[in-house]
Amino acid sequence: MLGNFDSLREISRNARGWSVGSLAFPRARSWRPSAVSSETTGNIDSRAQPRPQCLEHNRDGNDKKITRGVYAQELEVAARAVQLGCMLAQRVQERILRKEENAGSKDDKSLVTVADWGVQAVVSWVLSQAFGEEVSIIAEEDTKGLKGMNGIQTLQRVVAVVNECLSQASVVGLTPPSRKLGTIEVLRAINKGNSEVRSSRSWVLDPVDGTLGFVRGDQYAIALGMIEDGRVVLGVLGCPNYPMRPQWLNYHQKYYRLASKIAPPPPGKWHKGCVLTSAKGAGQAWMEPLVWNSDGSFLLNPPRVVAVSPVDDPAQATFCEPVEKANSSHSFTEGVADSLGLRKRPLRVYSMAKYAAIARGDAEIFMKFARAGYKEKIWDHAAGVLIVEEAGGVVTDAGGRPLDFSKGRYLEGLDRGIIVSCGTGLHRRIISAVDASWNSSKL
Ligand SMILES: Nc1ncnc2c1ncn2[C@@H]1O[C@H](COP(=O)(O)OS(=O)(=O)O)[C@@H](OP(=O)(O)O)[C@H]1O
Ligand SMILES: [Mg+2]
Ligand SMILES: [Mg+2]
Ligand SMILES: [Mg+2]
Repeated sequence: MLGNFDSLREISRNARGWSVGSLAFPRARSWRPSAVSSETTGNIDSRAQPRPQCLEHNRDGNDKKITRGVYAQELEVAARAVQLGCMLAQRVQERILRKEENAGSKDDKSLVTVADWGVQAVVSWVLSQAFGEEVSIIAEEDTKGLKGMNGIQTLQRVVAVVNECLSQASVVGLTPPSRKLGTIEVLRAINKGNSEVRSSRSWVLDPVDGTLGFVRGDQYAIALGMIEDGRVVLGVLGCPNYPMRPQWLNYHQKYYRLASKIAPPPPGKWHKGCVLTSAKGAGQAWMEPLVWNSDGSFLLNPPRVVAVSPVDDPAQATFCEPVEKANSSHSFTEGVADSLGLRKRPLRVYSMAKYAAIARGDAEIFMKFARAGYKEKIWDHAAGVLIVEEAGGVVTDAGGRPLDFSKGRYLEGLDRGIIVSCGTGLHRRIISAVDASWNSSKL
């Protein structure tokens, strides 16, 4: 048995919907499958797939379909929390691009924005409503940057965007709070992300992964995983800018700028954005395309099964990696790619959208080799690893061992770097190529 609902409050249903803890899920509006045609869905199974019984939920309005299967309610809550986060982040990104909002930097000089704090507050609030105040969340952000004279102004903008977003919670099937959250409540929600690591169950959140891509109007992700007894058992990956056509991943923000000048995407048509979900043991991963409205909200579409690419010939494989050399050695991976026989140019993409690309079958390989001494954080990988594995892919360190999510905030004991691929045959070849290149590298 992979999990149970002991820690969940009673799930109650009534004529208006159902609830988990104090979080009410109204009867969902019906799906609008016509918004995504089979030609626009990229490399996915174009037939809308029913979720297996353990993941069935009330989106068709049929309460009888709710089952107490493994992680069903957790996945439902997590998906809605991430969807709400996508809405908040996308609004902030548009404000940044219009220069109405800007990014700040943390003590370690990395970027942080109103969206990083806002998404953390919203997701934390939703999880606490569903699973109680005692819920354990390990998340990237803290509230240090929201103190002092400068911080107070930023905090006001965070509180405003959180309330703006929560007031529209019904878009993702959640009941909005009865009144606006106050500053203290927002700070408390953000700080909940600094929970002590628990051995039993913790949520792991990267509210905005790829903040650099985010402020540049490019790819970013909202990543929520759940760890139980040291293993990732649930993953939700929101990629609000993931393009309908995978080749557009290459365009970075230029595509969006160009596209918005030439022809705005028709309303009600899918052109970008998806949320990927899966749970341990499901043997499948799903993608829900987001269809954006002009007011910054979106329509959700039925989940569709995604699967990794069947390609195992390196000459045919697409390899992706971080955009910034500082985050992963491009020269090292170039050597690996060479000895492996990869022919295509690397696809450099910000954020965990790289995991999404592998899970969707849009790329075959993702490698990250950070500089010596850098410790990878669990929130940068948890959701992506689970989704790729359930979609049929493989994720290990360069020694071929699974990533260890049992040791707290960092991936302790990581051997050199992270390798993600679409299958075991290709994976073995990559590991051999890494070994061959390692001794001559300067990492
Ligand atoms: N020096 C160094 N080495 C390796 N990794 C680092 C480093 N510094 C930061 N980070 C983490 O990288 C996360 C962003 O990864 P990306 O794949 O988006 O990188 S890139 O911007 O495309 O280069 C980024 O996540 P976010 O902070 O959520 O954006 C960091 O957790
Ligand atoms: Mg960061
Ligand atoms: Mg990150
Ligand atoms: Mg982040």
